[in-house]
Amino acid sequence: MSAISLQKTPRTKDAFKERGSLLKTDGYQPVIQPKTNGPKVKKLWAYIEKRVTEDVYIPSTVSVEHLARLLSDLQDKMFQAGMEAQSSFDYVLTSDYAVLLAEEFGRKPIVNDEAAFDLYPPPPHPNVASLPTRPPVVTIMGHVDHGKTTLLDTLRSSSVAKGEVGGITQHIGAFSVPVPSASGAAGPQSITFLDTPGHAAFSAMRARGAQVTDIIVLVVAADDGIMPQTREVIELIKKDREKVGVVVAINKIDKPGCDVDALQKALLVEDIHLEDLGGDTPSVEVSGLTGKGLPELVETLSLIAEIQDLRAEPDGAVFGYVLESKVVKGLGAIATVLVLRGCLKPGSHVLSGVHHAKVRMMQDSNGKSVKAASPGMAVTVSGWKSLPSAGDEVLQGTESEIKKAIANRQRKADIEASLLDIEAINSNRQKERERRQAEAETTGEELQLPKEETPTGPKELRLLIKADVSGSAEAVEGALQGIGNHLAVTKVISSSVGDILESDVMMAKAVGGMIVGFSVSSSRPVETLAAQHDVPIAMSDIIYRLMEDVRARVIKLLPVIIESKVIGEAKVLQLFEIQLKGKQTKTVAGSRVINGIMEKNKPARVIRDGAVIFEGTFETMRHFKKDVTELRKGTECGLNLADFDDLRTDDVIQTYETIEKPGVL
Ligand SMILES: Nc1nc2c(ncn2[C@@H]2O[C@H](COP(=O)(O)OP(=O)(O)OP(=O)(O)O)[C@@H](O)[C@H]2O)c(=O)[nH]1
Repeated sequence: MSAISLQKTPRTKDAFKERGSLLKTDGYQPVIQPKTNGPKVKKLWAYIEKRVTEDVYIPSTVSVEHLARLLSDLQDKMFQAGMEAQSSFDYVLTSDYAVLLAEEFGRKPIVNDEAAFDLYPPPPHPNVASLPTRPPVVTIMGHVDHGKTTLLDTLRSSSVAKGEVGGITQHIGAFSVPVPSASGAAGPQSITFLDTPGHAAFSAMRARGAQVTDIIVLVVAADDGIMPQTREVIELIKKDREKVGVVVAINKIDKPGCDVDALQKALLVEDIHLEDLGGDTPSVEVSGLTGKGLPELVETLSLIAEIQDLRAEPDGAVFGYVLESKVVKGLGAIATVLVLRGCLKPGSHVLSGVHHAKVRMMQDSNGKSVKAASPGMAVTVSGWKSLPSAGDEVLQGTESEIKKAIANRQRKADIEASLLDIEAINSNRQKERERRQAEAETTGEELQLPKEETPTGPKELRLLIKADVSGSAEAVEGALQGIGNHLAVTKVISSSVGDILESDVMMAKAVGGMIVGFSVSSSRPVETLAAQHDVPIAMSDIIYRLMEDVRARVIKLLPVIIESKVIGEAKVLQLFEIQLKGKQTKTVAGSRVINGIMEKNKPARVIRDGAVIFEGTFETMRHFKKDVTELRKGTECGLNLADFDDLRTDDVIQTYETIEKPGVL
């Protein structure tokens, strides 16, 4: 269990309030310390919790778009308040309105331009139609083994062959393919393909509201048809249909015996209406292996992009996203940045999350040095002071603006991190209570539990994710988040880059979670430590496997389903008395076994007029005068149940087995 304490203790709570910021100001650095749980610390927690939920810094004027980043579901509230006219994203509110709205959310607004300062994407261009077109950004998705990687590799190698200089291709999370000029003069000159790990990366970015992809290529292997992940992608597509173009690539058509017609019809059943069948979704028959159909695929993508009419500012402040990031020996932290607006050049100052860079060197996927990255281009950028995270926005500003924005973002992140610690502590307390309760049950002692701490909500499988690069950490997080239902779910506690270390095991133990490693390794001592502390570790290079493993563990958290299976039935024909040892008699039901086998040591129940009226165990089971333990169909017998004296003619006595089944997700 860990808690935050402060290096200098402020004298009063008001001293904190006056600072306007709780942590990391004027030397009040938060320090994670083991087992500090005294009354002072408890008070501090209560105070932090209150602030986390209440305070929100608001500038003196703010656009609806910016305020919505501080208050989620803002526009819904504005509608409810009759402010439809003011609810468009570019509408600028004065702080008076912003304060009222924040109060509607139960927050405590503090108007403070300095503390509220942040960088935001530039406002929409007033005349988008006048801007030049940009290359579309395309993501390839589909079921495992349907050929996504092969398709990307073939597209990539053909683009390298066509490039002027034969550089060494490098994995940067994206690459560009030129479009032959014959494909339509108005179309784009190149297409940017993302090759971050499949749809999980896409979902992860989407979950953060990052609209990166313009077109999705749904790859379906003609010899395998529609599979579970194909359906998942179709679900994603349906949600974003208005914003994202779609092409179906019917792959592996070089294989003998492929039934393309059957696949087209199967897609129709899934609500994907292909153009070939009179619908609106284009499809192309391809072979990633031989390259057949790839020029047609590129042409189709170029046509869709032309219809989408993708335009962006070719210069000015940069707006984009981090696709991947890692630390490289000699270069330090590098990140692949997909530029969507503006122009990125060496020397620019950029911000992503709480990380910033003065752009030093930029390279494309052919390893070629790039002097300017325009919209639709992805380049690796060196010069980062620390490692940014995949999926985070990249924004340009001056050095001092970025410094101010980082200080404010850092403060928000610190408060959120302390909230996470509070959750971990509460969860550990809960576990401790459960352990004490179990102990009390075995020793027979009565346990007094504090009432207010009864847990509610689903059980959680807490995950600490470690991955090779931040793009995959992001993808794994996206894939694992949300596995579960209202009874048991996953919860990602942390997600970071690097091999599994002893500190990860200790963190997982502290929060009662497991470690999920993607394309990383661990050492023998780390594994031993994990075994000693009962910390499960799942490692694989395939996201799908990790998903299966985590899913199986979530299922174990679900309450088991108890099913009963009737194994025998007997009908009561008449009642008679039998003599017991001594002078006692008892009533026994003369019955006939009408179904299955009656077993004496199995539970029994009595059914009268279609309803169960008693459940218990057999006391007597006789065949003629002999006590038996089993009776087969057709046998006449004498039956009687323990603690039940009311058997009547025409009652049905059943024996059954109970089967425990794992819960279902
Ligand atoms: N015959 C044939 N085989 C193909 C084709 N495309 C891919 N394959 C084979 O199918 C297998 C899976 O291909 P991948 O490209 O790894 O598939 P993937 O969808 O990227 O798989 P994951 O990364 O595991 O999701 C490999 O053995 C490929 O050689 C194709 O067009 N024709």
